[in-house]
Amino acid sequence: MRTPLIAGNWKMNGSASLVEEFGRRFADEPLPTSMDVVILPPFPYLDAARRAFEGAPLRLGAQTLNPLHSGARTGEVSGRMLKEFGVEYALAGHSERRQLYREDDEAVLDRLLAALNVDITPILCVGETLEERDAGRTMEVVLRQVGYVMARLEPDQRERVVIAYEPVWAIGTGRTATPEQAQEVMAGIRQYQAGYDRELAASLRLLYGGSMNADNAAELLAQPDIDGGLVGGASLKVDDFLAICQSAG
Ligand SMILES: O=C(CO)COP(=O)(O)O
Repeated sequence: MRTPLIAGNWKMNGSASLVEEFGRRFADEPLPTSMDVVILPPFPYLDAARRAFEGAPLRLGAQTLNPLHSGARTGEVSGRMLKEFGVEYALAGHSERRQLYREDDEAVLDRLLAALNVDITPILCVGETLEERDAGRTMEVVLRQVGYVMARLEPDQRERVVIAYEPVWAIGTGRTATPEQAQEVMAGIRQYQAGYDRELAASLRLLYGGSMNADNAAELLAQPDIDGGLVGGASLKVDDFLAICQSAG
């Protein structure tokens, strides 16, 4: 019932030639018919990616956006601009943005609303640090991050949100959450959503992120509450990313 979604977050990596390579390879290789694949390249590659992905089953995403449509915000990019380049998805609240750029829950909400306002599907990223996990606070932290945003949305807005659970200790470390650890948190998020609306909870797309790769993706994606992945490092290698997408079918 929930369409699998695999998103490749290139972060501040990639190149114009990698964009071309993804377009070519994905145009040739068969993927499971019912799935969404999204690439989130750095902003300068969006236009090239839109053209390179024309014949491929690849959609475009943005890694962040500014809450305003336009104005005196040096260095920022708005949702309206992203929309012009065919962007369909945008991250809000990635842990790197929360930690390195001090985006708090309110800033995350503002960005997520900005995406919704221009009809871009927001991917709300949540996850605990190692200290928080070790202190037994995983669910408390994750549900605070989810709850802060979801409680402030209208029901029709909630339906359009995708949530990515990315334990901070698993990002870029090679230390993937076990399928059981990931499933436990995802089930908790879905249960929390069911408190608002059972139908919404059943249709909510939940992604796992954190050192997902071609070897561990199938087992993670086989968990009942994991509907896809938000992939960092392994999304920069076309063979690995293709293998992850193929294991989502
Ligand atoms: O942060 C991530 C995706 O947004 C995960 O990154 P890695 O897959 O490199 O751990």
